[in-house]
Amino acid sequence: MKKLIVGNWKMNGLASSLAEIEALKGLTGEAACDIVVCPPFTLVEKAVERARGSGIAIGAQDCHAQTSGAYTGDVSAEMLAEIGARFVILGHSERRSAYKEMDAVVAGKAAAVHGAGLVSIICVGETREERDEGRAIKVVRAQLEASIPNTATSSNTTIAYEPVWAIGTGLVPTLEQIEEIHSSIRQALEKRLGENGQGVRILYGGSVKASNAKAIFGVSNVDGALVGGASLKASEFAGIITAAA
Ligand SMILES: O=C(CO)COP(=O)(O)O
Repeated sequence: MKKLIVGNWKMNGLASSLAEIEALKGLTGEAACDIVVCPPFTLVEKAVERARGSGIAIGAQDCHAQTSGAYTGDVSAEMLAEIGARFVILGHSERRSAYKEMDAVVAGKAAAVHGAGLVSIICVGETREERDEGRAIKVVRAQLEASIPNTATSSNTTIAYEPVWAIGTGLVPTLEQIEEIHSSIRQALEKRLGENGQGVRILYGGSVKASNAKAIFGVSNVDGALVGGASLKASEFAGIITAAA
């Protein structure tokens, strides 16, 4: 399976940051993996223009479950599709914790993303406390089962395993811990989608850098990465992309 490397810019970036996409084009050329950059909403349309003609696809970091209506401040999947986004990150732990975004809400958003013809990147992951209590697999499986809508297929769904305690901390699970969770996610996907579950890419996210990417990509059932901080600078992000190739 071709690896997928996704950069999540989070709430970072003004128009001047689009130069990083330009630089990334030059650094990655004909990369042997799929590349996605997810800037804030305000830059999605401009990022699509900048990435045109390259192998870089553009995504967003959230959307609403409805196509339109009285939802002040929200953006629909259809709106994102119209401006050229192709992926949407959903259920990121920063949203799950800040907005009490529950699994059912994530599933509703994912169904909307699929309805708009886009690919959902559904995030799951345990907290430090849940891991210390030996509940990591149980928590991740429960999130997964309730966050994937019935519209999911291997071509419109990607899963990102992001242990909350590894995000932005410089801490990374051991390769054995990553393998354990990713193989459990694979089993859950096969149970849910049958053979198609084998075609869903499972990304690892949490303190991925150019220096640790190669080892992480060597773990079975790791089909790419969801990268935060290290995706903001093209040179560092390109190092991760090279490690995946
Ligand atoms: O949350 C993340 C990506 O969605 C990971 O962030 P960091 O790579 O900065 O740890």
